[in-house]
Amino acid sequence: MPDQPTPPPPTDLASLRVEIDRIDDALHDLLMRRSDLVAHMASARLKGGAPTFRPGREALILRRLLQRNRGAMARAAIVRLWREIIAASLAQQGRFTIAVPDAGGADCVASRMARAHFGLLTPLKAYPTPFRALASVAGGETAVAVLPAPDEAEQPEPAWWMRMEAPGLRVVAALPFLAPPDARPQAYAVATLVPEPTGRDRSLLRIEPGPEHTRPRIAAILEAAGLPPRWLIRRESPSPMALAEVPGYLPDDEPRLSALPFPRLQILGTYAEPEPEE
Ligand SMILES: O=C(O)C(=O)C[C@]1(C(=O)O)C=C[C@@H](O)C=C1
Repeated sequence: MPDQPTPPPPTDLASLRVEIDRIDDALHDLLMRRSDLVAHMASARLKGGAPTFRPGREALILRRLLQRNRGAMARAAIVRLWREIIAASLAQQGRFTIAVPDAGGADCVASRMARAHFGLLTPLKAYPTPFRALASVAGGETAVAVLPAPDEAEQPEPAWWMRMEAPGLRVVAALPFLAPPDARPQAYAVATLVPEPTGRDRSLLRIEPGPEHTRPRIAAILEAAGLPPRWLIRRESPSPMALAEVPGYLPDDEPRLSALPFPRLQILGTYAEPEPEE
């Protein structure tokens, strides 16, 4: 549909406010219609038992809106508004609680990221460790765990990504969704669902390296397989393990992975690439 020419705004304050009230009513009408459709989706079981949370679909909605965004409203404000709209729609479809680790320090980032992504009203449940947060998702007590992004600093205890073993658990989103192009995610969302491709995705690979697989060697092997890592970390304790973020959507049976020479390799998850802030 061609863009309608926008009528010139009224010049006096009172008329401007009347116009804003009219627009708010129209927005509200549309929001009510949107939530009716979501209710229909839930009650008619149009999803056939599929999970309610569809992070790939959410990313596509936000990308489309950012793409068409004109005018003075900041991209961050658009994302903020729709994150709340989507959170309301998730809440409408059933219990939706987010597990976060509550040990202070870097874990606070996880709570902040969870709030920003899943909205102010979505219940967060704090667990003493990232492992307990993951266990709550695996056990169905919570829908998603939001965990701080891995770093290379050696801690005595293993990192959550080193012990993400429960079947079905996958990293399904990188947070925040709006970020500078070369920034590393600050947190990851983990759920028990198979992510859908969005056209621009990234994946997390967990690698158990052999003694000859130094960090540069792992990077070179991945690059030669067409999976150049955006970043790669390696930890030695309690046993050597590396984690790489690579471009693209990787299904469980990705053929490029079968030829790689590592003793063990696992796709921890695959998720939509974040969008630039500007
Ligand atoms: O499309 C769906 O499956 C929905 O449930 C709707 C909706 C939305 O509000 O747009 C809500 C939650 C999902 O994560 C994705 C999208």
